[in-house]
Amino acid sequence: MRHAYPAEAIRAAEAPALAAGEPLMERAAYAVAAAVVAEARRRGLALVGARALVLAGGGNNGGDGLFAAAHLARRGLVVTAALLRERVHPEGLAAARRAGVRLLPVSGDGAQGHTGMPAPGLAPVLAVADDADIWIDAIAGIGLTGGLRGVSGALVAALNERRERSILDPLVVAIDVPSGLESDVGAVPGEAVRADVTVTMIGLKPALLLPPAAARAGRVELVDLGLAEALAARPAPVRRLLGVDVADLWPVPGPADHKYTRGVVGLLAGSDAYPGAAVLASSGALRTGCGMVRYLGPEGAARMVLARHPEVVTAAGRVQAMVLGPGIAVGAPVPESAGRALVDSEVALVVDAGGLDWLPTDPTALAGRRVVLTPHAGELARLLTTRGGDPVERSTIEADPARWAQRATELTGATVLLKGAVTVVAQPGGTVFSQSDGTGWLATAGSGDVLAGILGALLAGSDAPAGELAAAAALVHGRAGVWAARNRRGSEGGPSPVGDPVSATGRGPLDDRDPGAPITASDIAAAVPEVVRGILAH
Ligand SMILES: NC(=O)C1=CN([C@@H]2O[C@H](COP(=O)(O)OP(=O)(O)OC[C@H]3O[C@@H](n4cnc5c(N)ncnc54)[C@H](OP(=O)(O)O)[C@@H]3O)[C@@H](O)[C@H]2O)[C@@H](O)CC1
Ligand SMILES: Nc1ncnc2c1ncn2[C@@H]1O[C@H](COP(=O)(O)OP(=O)(O)O)[C@@H](O)[C@H]1O
Ligand SMILES: [K+]
Repeated sequence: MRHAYPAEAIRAAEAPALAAGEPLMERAAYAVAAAVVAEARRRGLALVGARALVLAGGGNNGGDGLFAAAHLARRGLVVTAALLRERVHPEGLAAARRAGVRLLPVSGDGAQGHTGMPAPGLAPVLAVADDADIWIDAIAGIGLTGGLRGVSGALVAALNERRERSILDPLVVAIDVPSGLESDVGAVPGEAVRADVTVTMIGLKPALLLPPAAARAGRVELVDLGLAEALAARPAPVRRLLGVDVADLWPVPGPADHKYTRGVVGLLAGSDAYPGAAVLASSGALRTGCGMVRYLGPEGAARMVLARHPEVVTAAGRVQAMVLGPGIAVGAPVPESAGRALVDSEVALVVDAGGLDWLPTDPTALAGRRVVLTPHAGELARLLTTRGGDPVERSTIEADPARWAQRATELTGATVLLKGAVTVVAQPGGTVFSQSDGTGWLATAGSGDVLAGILGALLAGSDAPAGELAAAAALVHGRAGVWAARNRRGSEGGPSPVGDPVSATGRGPLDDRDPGAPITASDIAAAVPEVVRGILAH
C-alpha cells in the first residue's frame, strides 16, 4: 500500500531528527542529484557539460535545490541557480557558490507581466532555461500556501508556456512536490510546474496521489531520509492499493466453501433501453468469481444475459450483495427487489447510474452498512446538486474529485467510488483511496457496468471494508483494461489468453511505443481472470 501524509505529519516526523542534528537536507539534496543523474543517463544525455537550471525559492525546498546544484556542478554539469528570493537558504547558497554554480538573482520587477508576455525581469532566466537540458524545480515544497505568487508564478507560467509550444523539451525534476501544488490536496490552485520526475522526501504527499495534481508530478521517487518508521506511526489520509494488497483481501475459495459461502450477487441492472448493461455487469461479477449471480431485471434483458451466461440464475432468492442501477435510466421507479435490498442491512450494495436516485434521503439510514456508490463526475454532479442544494458542475468536480467524493459521503452516508482516469474512493470519516491503474482505452461504453459487477462480486464474497474492496475493484478493472489493450488479438471472442507472464499480471503502463489496442467493455470483463491470477500468484 502507498500512504500519503499531510505536511503537518511530515514536519512532525522530521522535527526530532532535525533537533538531533541529522543532516536531512544533505541527504535530500544527494538523492535529488542522484535521481537527476540516473534520469539523464536513461535519456542518453552526456552528463559532463550538460546544462542544468535550478529554480531556487526562499525556503528549505530552495535549500535542497542549492545543495543539489552543488553536487551536480561537481559531477561536471554546467549549473545555474536562479535565486527567486532576495534571501535564499544561506548554507545552500554557500555550497552552490563553492562548487562553481552560476548564481542568477531574478528580479521581481514587473514579474506579473501580462498574459502571453514574459515579464521583463525574467528575460535572463528564460534565456538560461531555453538553453538548459535539465530544469530542477526547488521553488517551494510543503511550505507553499495558495497559488504561486509574484516572480515564481510568472516564471512558471512562462516556462510552462514554452514547453506547451514544444519549443523546449528539457528533463524537469521537481523536489518534494512540483511547485504550485498545495501538498495536502488534489486541487491545483494555479500555475504549477509539470515535472517528469518528482523526488519526494520522507513520505508521499496527497497531491502526488490525487487527481488532478498528481498528473503534474510525473514519476514519483520516494526518499524516506531514514524517517519511514517515524512517519508510519501517523495516520495516512490518502492511500493507494497495490497488487499485493488486493491479493491479501481477495476471497480465494477453500475446500470448505460452496457456492453460497462464496457469495451470491443480485443484479438489478439493464432496461429495455440499455439491456447490454445487464450482460456486462453479469460478466464483471462472474469473471471476478462469486458463488452465483442472480439477475433480477426485466425479461428482455434477462434473455440476453442467459444467452451470454447460462450460469446466471433468474429466480429470486437471498443475496449477499446487490448491484442496483447500471443501465437503468434516471427517474426510473424503484423496483420492489431494490426497495427490499435498500432496507435490508444484511445486504451490501453497489449503487450506480439510475439507482443513485433510489437512495434514502436520510444519510443515517445507511449507517454501518457496506454501500458503495459508483458515479462518474457527471452523475456525481447531479447527485450533489440534488442533495446538497447548490448546483455543482461536472468541471467543478473534476477540479477536485477527492473533495467532492468526500462531500457525497457526508450527504449520503455511503462510500463513494468516483470514476475517472484516476478513480478516488471516499468513505464516511475515513481514508481516501486513489487508484491509477487503468488506461484511456477504458473510457468506452459499458466499462462502468463491468466495474459495478466486479465490485458486487467482491462485496458478496468478502467481509472486508467497503472502501478497500471498492479500491480493489478499481485496481482490477484498470489492470484488466491494460491487459486487454495489450493482448487484444482482434478476434470477437475477447482477448486471447496468449500473453507473456509479465503482462498477464496487468502490471506496467502502456507507453508511447506500445499504446495498446482499442478494447470493448466485454474485453475488460474477459481479462479479469488473467489479472486476478497474476495478482494472486505474485
Ligand atoms: N527542514 C529540513 O531540513 C528539510 C526540509 N526539506 C525540504 O523543505 C521543504 C519545506 O521547507 P519550508 O518549510 O522552508 O517551505 P518551502 O516548501 O521551501 O516553501 C517556502 C518558500 O515558498 C515560498 N512560497 C510559499 N507560498 C508561496 C506562493 N504561494 N507563491 C510563491 N512562493 C511561495 C515562500 O516564500 P515567502 O512566502 O517566504 O515569500 C518560501 O520561499 C520541503 O518541501 C522539502 O523540500 C526536506 O528536504 C527535508 C529536510
Ligand atoms: N482516461 C481514462 N483512463 C483510465 N480509466 C478511465 C478513463 N476514462 C474512464 N475510465 C474508466 O472507465 C470507466 C467508465 O465508466 P462509466 O463512465 O460509468 O462508463 P459507462 O457508463 O459507459 O459504463 C470507469 O471505470 C473509469 O474509471
Ligand atoms: K518544488
